[in-house]
Amino acid sequence: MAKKEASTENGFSFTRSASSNARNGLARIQTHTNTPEVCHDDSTPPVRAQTIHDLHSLQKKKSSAPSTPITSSSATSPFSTILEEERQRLQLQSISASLASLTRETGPKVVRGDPASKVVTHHHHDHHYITPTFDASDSALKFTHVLYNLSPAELYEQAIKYEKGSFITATGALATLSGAKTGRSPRDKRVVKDESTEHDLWWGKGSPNIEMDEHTFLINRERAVDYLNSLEKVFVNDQFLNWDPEHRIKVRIVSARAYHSLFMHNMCIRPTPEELEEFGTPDFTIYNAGQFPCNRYTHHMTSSTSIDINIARKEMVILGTQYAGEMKKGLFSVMHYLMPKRNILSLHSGCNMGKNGDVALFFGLSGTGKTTLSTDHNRYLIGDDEHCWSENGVSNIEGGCYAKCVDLSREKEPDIWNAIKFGTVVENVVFDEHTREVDFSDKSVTENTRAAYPIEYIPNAKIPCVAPHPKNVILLACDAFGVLPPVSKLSLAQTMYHFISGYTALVAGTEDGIKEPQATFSACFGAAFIMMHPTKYAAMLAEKMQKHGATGWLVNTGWSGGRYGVGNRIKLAYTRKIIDAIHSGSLLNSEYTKTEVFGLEIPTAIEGVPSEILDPVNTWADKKAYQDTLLKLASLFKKNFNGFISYKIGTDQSLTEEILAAGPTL
Ligand SMILES: Nc1ncnc2c1ncn2[C@@H]1O[C@H](COP(=O)(O)OP(=O)(O)O)[C@@H](O)[C@H]1O
Ligand SMILES: C=C(OP(=O)(O)O)C(=O)O
Ligand SMILES: [Ca+2]
Ligand SMILES: [Mn+2]
Repeated sequence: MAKKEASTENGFSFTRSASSNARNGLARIQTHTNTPEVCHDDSTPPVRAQTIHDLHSLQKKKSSAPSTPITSSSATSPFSTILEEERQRLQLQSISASLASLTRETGPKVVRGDPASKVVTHHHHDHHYITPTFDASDSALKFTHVLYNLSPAELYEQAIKYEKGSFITATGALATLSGAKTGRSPRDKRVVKDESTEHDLWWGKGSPNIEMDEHTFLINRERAVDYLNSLEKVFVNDQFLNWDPEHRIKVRIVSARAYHSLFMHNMCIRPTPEELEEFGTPDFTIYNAGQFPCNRYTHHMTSSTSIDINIARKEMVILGTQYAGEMKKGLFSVMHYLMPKRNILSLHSGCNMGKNGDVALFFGLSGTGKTTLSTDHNRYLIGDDEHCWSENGVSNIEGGCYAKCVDLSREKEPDIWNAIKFGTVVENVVFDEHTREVDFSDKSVTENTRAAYPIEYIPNAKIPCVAPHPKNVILLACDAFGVLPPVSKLSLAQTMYHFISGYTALVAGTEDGIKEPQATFSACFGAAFIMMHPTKYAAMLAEKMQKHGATGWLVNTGWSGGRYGVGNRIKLAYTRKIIDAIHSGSLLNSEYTKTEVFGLEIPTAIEGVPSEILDPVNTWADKKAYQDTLLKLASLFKKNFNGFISYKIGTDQSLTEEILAAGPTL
């Protein structure tokens, strides 16, 4: 075979002969030989680097992005350089102030960038760090390196390099472990009781606010800050909460793990570079020292875990749990204080909007379907978990979603499935050690496996995440007793009754310690997060629903055909059809009958749903067992509501009486 020129377009010429063709071995590469003295590859211009170090420094382009080490500046004129330097100095000063120990004169020396990176210098002529005034302690001599608002890619690198249990999954998500705690610890959530919170907040039986005093808070704060400052580096996220620009809150999260930083990057609203430049002082700061326990000798500490909120100081301290959901839900608690103070209702609900602008809220406790049902391919997603309802309409508090992954299927929940890609944090999932394919059915680490992703990973998310006033208010309950109908239309009084009751049968996992399903009542579908008395939120909801003419619905996403262990969970496909009928308005005007005991209005037919399941009695083989279970659940409702009968809801006494009468009758 004659020599043949295979390709010249890139400067190479391949010469193939019979003895060296693709089959028998590698083609011999012949370079042009116009300069016979030196034999070099001149096919592309030579690299503009003299050394390997030069070469590596060429790889990264300087940018003005927040994560870039301080030595780079996008400024072009000397004047703007000074402004930029001044801004960066103020920013470091603010971070140093956040990290200040209260028993020392000043905050730690902080410097931006990874200590392992060459770009960071500690020379005195480098004015990009903050020097504290003299303090005779070793901790004052060291630098705290601040990794400030890193990008997901940078956080991946940090996690994989430094945090055991961090891996890239087959679809590009970051798999992490949250450590010993794989769910929230509501019994370890404490709130400082001072002159103002003593009157404002809900304390005592049923309240999620376990009291602590200011002094103990400061002890825990000091413990967290000293721990964080003892580290070589900390992560700092400056972000926002609430898409309503009028009521946006600036939050700072100081943490020790890239996992925590990426989680909050996804879950809070991400500032633009311009917004970050003007960030200034945060409205609220989290100190997450989750790897470090609290000291059991400290007053009030009943375990090695404590999540402490101090409203007056605008701070939260996390010790002894690395479960990232504590940060998200801790901030939600804070919003449950801040927003009602501004006459805005904070809601533990998902929210979506139809093409015609009809808005639905999805209330429900953990695992009842807020995330699953608000993520709907035919509707715009506003948010999956935390919202505000103000005079302006609804706004999402967060910038991301936190979906349960247990038994996640591509067919049933395609949007969530597809959101698990680069940038997403998947917690406590099990994957194939070689292919890194996640097995969502594997509960070896925990039932409560989770994915945290930015909201724009859902294709039909509406950005900005705000919507008009809701038309439908859907209360989700996962009824393990299997006696609540798949859907009921509620009167306003019934809506309030069920909102205050906040019933579900907790499915194992999200709250640490709960292993078996059990009936749970959680006021406002979020007693773990509300800060004031439930009647405060209930009155606001009633007022808003009345004013905007919203209809209430009770949807059971739990059992049918018998209680847990006997029947089965209602098919998600059926629940989706029910929700579709609510959204379209067709269910509002369909034919209804009234159930006994709970007095719920149930439809006789819904398109796409077998009619016989609409009344649960039909699905139970054992009718006596059905009746007994129904009465048992009703008595649990009554017993729970006894705690509220002496309260007035809003200013309207007749509404209070109607609400009391809207519960089950035995
Ligand atoms: N009929 C149903 N309706 C809603 N969710 C269902 C249903 N059947 C099973 N599920 C599952 O229940 C879980 C609901 O969890 P999720 O939507 O994350 O709840 P929340 O956001 O309220 O905590 C998901 O894992 C979902 O796949
Ligand atoms: C993060 C949580 O939210 P949810 O389970 O409601 O999605 C939680 O309850 O810990
Ligand atoms: Ca929840
Ligand atoms: Mn959810």
